[in-house]
Amino acid sequence: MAERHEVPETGAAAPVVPSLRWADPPEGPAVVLLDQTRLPAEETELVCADVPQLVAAIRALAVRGAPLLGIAGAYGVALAAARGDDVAAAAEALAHARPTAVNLGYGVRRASDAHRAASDAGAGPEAAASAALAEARAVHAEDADASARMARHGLALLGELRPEGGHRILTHCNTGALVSGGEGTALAVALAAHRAGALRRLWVDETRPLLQGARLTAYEAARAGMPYTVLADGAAGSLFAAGEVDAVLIGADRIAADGSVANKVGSYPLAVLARHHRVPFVVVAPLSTVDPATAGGADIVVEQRPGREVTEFPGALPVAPAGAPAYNPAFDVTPAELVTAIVTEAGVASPVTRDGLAKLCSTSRWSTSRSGNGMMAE
Ligand SMILES: CSC[C@H]1O[C@H](OP(=O)(O)O)[C@H](O)[C@@H]1O
Repeated sequence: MAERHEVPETGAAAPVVPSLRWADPPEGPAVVLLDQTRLPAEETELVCADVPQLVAAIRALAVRGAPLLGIAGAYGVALAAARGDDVAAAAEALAHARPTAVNLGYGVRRASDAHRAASDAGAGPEAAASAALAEARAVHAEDADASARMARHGLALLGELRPEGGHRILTHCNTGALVSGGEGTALAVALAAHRAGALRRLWVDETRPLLQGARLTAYEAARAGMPYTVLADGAAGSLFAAGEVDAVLIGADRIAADGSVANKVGSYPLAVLARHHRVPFVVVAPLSTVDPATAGGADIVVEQRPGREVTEFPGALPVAPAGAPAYNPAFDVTPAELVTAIVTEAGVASPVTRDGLAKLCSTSRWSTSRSGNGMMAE
């Protein structure tokens, strides 16, 4: 396993270190991650000096979140090329490290295509490796730009709701700077509302079983000075019933052509609650999360994770009898008819229709994919 570097706490508003960075020689080549399994207690870097170490980090959610998985996948291909490893084998291992977030395949494909194009054009191994790294950096930069655009589009959408005293936003899982080249997706919109003085409360679902909300969204909200409150996932219903939620903002891992949205497990129940209580349910995701080659929600592969994530807390007493069978889907799928709007860097689709999504995707220089693993160059 890669060595860990302790990073001193500075108390800064943002994480001390970026969620992911490329390390050049003499330190590298390596993909260096802010290990999200250690947050919020420790801000430690995880140095992935080869692709097997990066694949293990992806599977363990040391690096996570759809947009960041795309960035990690791209840098992983660049790492294999820089090491002189088998790039095709590395790309295959990376693309299949987690099945639901389409961004992972998208990022791997971007860097792989750049490497192949350079090689086909007669470039030697070093030049082809440089081409893959340049494409990974482009994927990284494009995600940062997409994050800023989504924040603007999302804030404008919230502005149309105009609740007295500011927005009370409920969010699920973690969708901030920790999962992005920029400030995130849904949480970037909430942060923009906060900066505009229009955020009254951020309700943070703890998000069992891995607690991305309580551990990571609370960590980011606290550092940004946002008015936030953590809650048990099961408490969300009573907030809706009390009229304490003005909008739900969540991210996505894969959006099918029909507008079905795969996102962290627990998202679908929030969509049902939102519909029952007539609260807008808004998905915020970059176009790299839209997969026109996946026809509908039933076609989305939902990652099933080990049951021990439900029955055990690392370092604590088990929360269930030894050997208790557990059901642990990492995601669920919300049908388009329960989604009020999808906010992307290219604009907002509302209502969510196949044609509306296709129109947003047509604004991207990446057209539909060939095999459901993300959007492709034309
Ligand atoms: C904007 S991140 C998208 C998405 O990724 C998270 O899943 P995980 O923590 O398992 O990587 C969650 O579903 C977020 O909404």
